[in-house]
Amino acid sequence: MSEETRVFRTAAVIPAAGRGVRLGPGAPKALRALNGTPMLIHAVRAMAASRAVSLVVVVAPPDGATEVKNLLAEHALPERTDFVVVPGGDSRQESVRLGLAALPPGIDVVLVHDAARPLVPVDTVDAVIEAVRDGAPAVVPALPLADTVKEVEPHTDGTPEPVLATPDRSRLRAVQTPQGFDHATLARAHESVTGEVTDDASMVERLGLKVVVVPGHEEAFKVTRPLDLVLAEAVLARRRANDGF
Ligand SMILES: Nc1ccn([C@@H]2O[C@H](COP(=O)(O)OP(=O)(O)OP(=O)(O)O)[C@@H](O)[C@H]2O)c(=O)n1
Ligand SMILES: C[C@](O)(CO)[C@H](O)COP(=O)(O)O
Repeated sequence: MSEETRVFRTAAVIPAAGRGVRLGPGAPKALRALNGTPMLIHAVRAMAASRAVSLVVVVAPPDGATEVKNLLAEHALPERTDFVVVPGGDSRQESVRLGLAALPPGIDVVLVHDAARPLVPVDTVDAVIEAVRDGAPAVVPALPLADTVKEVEPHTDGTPEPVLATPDRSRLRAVQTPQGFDHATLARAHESVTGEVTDDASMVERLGLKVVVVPGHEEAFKVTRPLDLVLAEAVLARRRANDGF
């Protein structure tokens, strides 16, 4: 089959097994409700909204796989998308690895998307997928910074931290998800890269491969602290107002 007619199969892995410590006491973060619907369902819908995504693997809180399966069954989701649920691990990296292990053969493009970023617009998702399909081994959506950044000597005792450097802000980006990958490349990174990372693209960088950046979106912010829940509810209210209901 010629390249231009190649059919890609794209899957999304959604790490949703975190506890949400920074959000405060309560259910695991992915199960907290936004506008009455679990954050995880919003995130699943955000991935399944892309017509390119045929499979979504949800990495559930370790003892929450049954609850997550029930949630997926109870909420309206696209018929054209298949869903798989697997229990997560002790770190985001481990959870993603467990999600990757659940992928069937034949997947070309893998998205890794935080359940904690429930409101990412579909255009952002599709831009990431398109960049991978155009040949990038790894793609991240990102936004320019709105604050000056300082590199400090971290102090764990709460005393003032000496500033070591002030990087040129114009060369920095705040990285979001979904991050997109050539499946074989991401699998190789998870098989061979060790050490702490905070995102999957960093693992591909450690293979010596170039990651590319596409524009992110302010609504793809991560729900991390309580105020983020307020913002997420406000975004949903604005969407309802714009959609006229
Ligand atoms: N062991 C873990 C830890 C995190 N995650 C997921 O990775 C994403 C980003 O992580 P983060 O925002 O840090 O979520 P939590 O780890 O739950 O937050 P906290 O650090 O405040 O506990 C989230 O969707 C979270 O569910 C995961 O699947 N497995
Ligand atoms: C993957 C990520 O969302 C990219 O910005 C971020 O690194 C996750 O960080 P967290 O501390 O695990 O939420």
